[in-house]
Parts: sequence; C-alpha cells; structure tokens
Amino acid sequence: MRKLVPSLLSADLWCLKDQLDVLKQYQVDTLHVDVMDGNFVPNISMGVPLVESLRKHSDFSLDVHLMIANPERFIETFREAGADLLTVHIEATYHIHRLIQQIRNVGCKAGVSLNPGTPLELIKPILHMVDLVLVMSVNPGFGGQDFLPETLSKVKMLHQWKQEREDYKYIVEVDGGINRSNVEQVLNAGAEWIVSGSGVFKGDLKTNLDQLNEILLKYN
Ligand SMILES: O=C(CO)[C@H](O)[C@H](O)COP(=O)(O)O
Repeated sequence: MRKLVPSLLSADLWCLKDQLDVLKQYQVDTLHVDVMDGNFVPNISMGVPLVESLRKHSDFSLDVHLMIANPERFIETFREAGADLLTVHIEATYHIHRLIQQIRNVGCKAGVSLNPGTPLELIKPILHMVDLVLVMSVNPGFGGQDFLPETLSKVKMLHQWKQEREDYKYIVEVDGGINRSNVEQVLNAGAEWIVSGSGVFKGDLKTNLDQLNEILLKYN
C-alpha cells in the first residue's frame, strides 16, 4: 500500500488541530514526527510532549523519526509517550543490532534510516529485523530542501531486495524534498510510504492533499 505520511515539521503548530482534522478527512492514518537534538543534526525540533499529546488526543499512528545522537537513551521514553514506530539512524549509534532489538523489546515497530551519504550496504546485516527502512532524500535537519535524485538508487535496490528475499518485510519510506512534481519518480523507484512536509503544509493544505492523493491513487 503506497501512502502519504505528512511530516509535522512543516505544520503550523498554532493551528495543528485544525490541520490534523483536515488530514483525517483525507484518510491520512500516519503522522511523521521529526525529533532533532541539535547534535546529530544542526537543528532542534519537537519531542516527547508532542508525541504524548498526539497519542492522547488522536488515533493517528505515530511514525517517530529520531534524528538524535545515541538514540538508545530515549527508546523507552518515546514508547511510553505513544510512538508506534521508532526509526533510528545507522549513523547515530555504535550498536544498530542491539538498538533494533531494544526497540522491538519495548513493543514498538523498528525502522532504520540512512543519510544521503551513507551506503546501503551498512544496513544490510539488519534488514531482516526491521519493519521499515527510511531513505533520506535530503540531508536531515531541515524541511523545505531540494530532493536529491541520487538517493533513488537506494530506493530501487531496497525494493529489488524485498522481491528477492522472503525474510525482508520492511516498508520502504522516503523522506525529504518530495512534492507533487517529483513524487512519481519516488513511487516509480519502489517507495511505499512518502513523507512530505512542505509539499503538504506549505500553501493550501487541501489543494496539496488533492494533488498528491490523485497521483498516489494511480499507484494503489
Ligand atoms: O526529516 C526531515 C528533515 O530532516 C523531514 O521529514 C523532511 O525534510 C520533510 O520535509 P520536506 O518535505 O519539507 O523536505
């Protein structure tokens, strides 16, 4: 199932509830929550209180992307806050295998992400353990950046490996610079979950959702 996963990084927090109500009308069921620590990435964004509030007041599935150094320190905290899926960066830990086990042990789905400059081979040993692979199509840290087309080869390879191996059950998610003008390239490469921040929230929300959904419909 190909779907749009809006990234709250570009939402207007002043009117977040109204925007979430619109997403509901458009059958969005999963929100992408970008957590940044000013260390792993050069920006600080949202964190535990927002996840808690979303969990308390909504039934969206929460896809939490941890752009933080040593994420093992916060796995239990984000699970307790209400995360359904926790994605960690291969570049942010010395012990990715143990970290994926830790996420699973607290009852969360586990995702692994990689920056544009990181080769796919680094995550191969744990691909059979993850529910999701998040391919970053921008350098993480900021919304509104330009999509990096060279990252599409990773999406294609992940899609191909999934066809070849029965034990690979991961969802291929792509994040960064995706909007209505380039989303088809990403879908054609084999992406299943499309994360978009500016492409959803900048400008008119309903128009953006109409246009993105029209494209996604062709792929489902
Ligand atoms: O992880 C992120 C940035 O690090 C964001 O999810 C991503 O960049 C989405 O924003 P946009 O669609 O505006 O690029």
